[in-house]
Amino acid sequence: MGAFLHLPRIQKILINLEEVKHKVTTRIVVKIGSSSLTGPEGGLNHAAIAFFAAEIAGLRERGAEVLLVTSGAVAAGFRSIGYPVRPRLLHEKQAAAAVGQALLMQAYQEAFTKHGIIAAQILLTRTDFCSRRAMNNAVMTVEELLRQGAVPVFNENDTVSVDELKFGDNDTLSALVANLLKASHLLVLTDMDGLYSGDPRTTPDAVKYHQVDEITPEIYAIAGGAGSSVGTGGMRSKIDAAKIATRGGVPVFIGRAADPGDLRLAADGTGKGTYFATTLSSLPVKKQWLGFMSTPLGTLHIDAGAVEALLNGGHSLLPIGVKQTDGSFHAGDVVEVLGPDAHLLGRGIVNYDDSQLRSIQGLPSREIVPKLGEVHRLEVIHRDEWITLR
Ligand SMILES: Nc1ncnc2c1ncn2[C@@H]1O[C@H](COP(=O)(O)OP(=O)(O)O)[C@@H](O)[C@H]1O
Ligand SMILES: N[C@@H](CCC(=O)OP(=O)(O)O)C(=O)O
Repeated sequence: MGAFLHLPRIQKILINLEEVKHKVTTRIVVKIGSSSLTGPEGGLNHAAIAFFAAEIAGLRERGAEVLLVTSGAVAAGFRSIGYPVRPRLLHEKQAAAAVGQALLMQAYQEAFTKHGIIAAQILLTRTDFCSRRAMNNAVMTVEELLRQGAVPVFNENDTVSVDELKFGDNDTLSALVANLLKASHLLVLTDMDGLYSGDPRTTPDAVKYHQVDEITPEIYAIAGGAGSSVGTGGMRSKIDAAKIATRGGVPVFIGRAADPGDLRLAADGTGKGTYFATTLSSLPVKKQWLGFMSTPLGTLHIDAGAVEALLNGGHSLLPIGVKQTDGSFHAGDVVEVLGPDAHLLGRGIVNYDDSQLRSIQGLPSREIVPKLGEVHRLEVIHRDEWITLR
């Protein structure tokens, strides 16, 4: 009887422990698109920035660490520098971003200061992610900023990014940040309250998806481009981001936060948007790099037996399973691997030069050494240097 009397207290302690656990483990990456921060005529919507700063402050009050990935530099700057509409040429966008990024950061600083929060600017390019050293440095800096209680505010370094290597939209950037920093959620905020069966701007009877368990080609087929004159990637690039993040073990929300408390609801699983689930645990940085940041230099086409061994058997790829080798690469480079239906299966680090591989593809392992002489490794791709992306 006496033990039962203490139950509520025990429950309370357990609940408090849960709260502590929540506090320690919640790290949320919030991505805000240009469409949520500016209007078609450009310039910043200061009321929107004040709103998002208050929402983020609300998440932090509940113990979450928040990292912000924000677009809006080009949209914020193009009018001030004299362009009547959002520019399309790269050097014009870069000039607009040089003006707009400063305005954007100033607006965030002012808005966060009202909540006693320090905002810290981090500008990244895609090439920063190609170098493991630069990437590790950025991660260490961000961890330190979070330890000091700041909100890291990321954007692409538009003024120095070169066209072929640009993220363009910030959706991919937000997924890479979420994976690298091992976030517990990625919340992608936009002007639409989720993924619909067609772009609601052009398909009025489109229906909304509340939950997506697997990103299939059908999901890609319904996701269209940008809807507004300021947005860049549209829903398609948000699905790309969801694919990268969920593959890295980070669940994703894509939707809208327009009323006070919406961001909390989004983080809690009841937001105005679509949830992309994941059952995977976070990926080691090496595999993140291999899957999402490296540049493949060749393509291998493999047969059905090799697909089974690689994807379901947990085995390495052997020469006997390779049917065709495309591209020009050396041992140690990254290659993409396609199945018999020409669909991408994943990426790996290849152990042969392309010419060597062409001469041994399709051969059983016992014939490799007689053919090539001594080899460093028999496998074409070792399973530890492979990531499935299907
Ligand atoms: N299937 C779809 N469901 C919802 N929105 C879609 C879909 N296909 C395309 N879109 C468009 O994607 C737009 C959001 O992307 P974007 O304009 O790049 O915004 P942001 O600037 O917030 O990144 C929406 O305004 C909508 O018009
Ligand atoms: N880095 C760019 C992002 C461009 C952009 O429009 O992105 P998004 O609104 O996320 O589709 C900027 O700050 O203007």
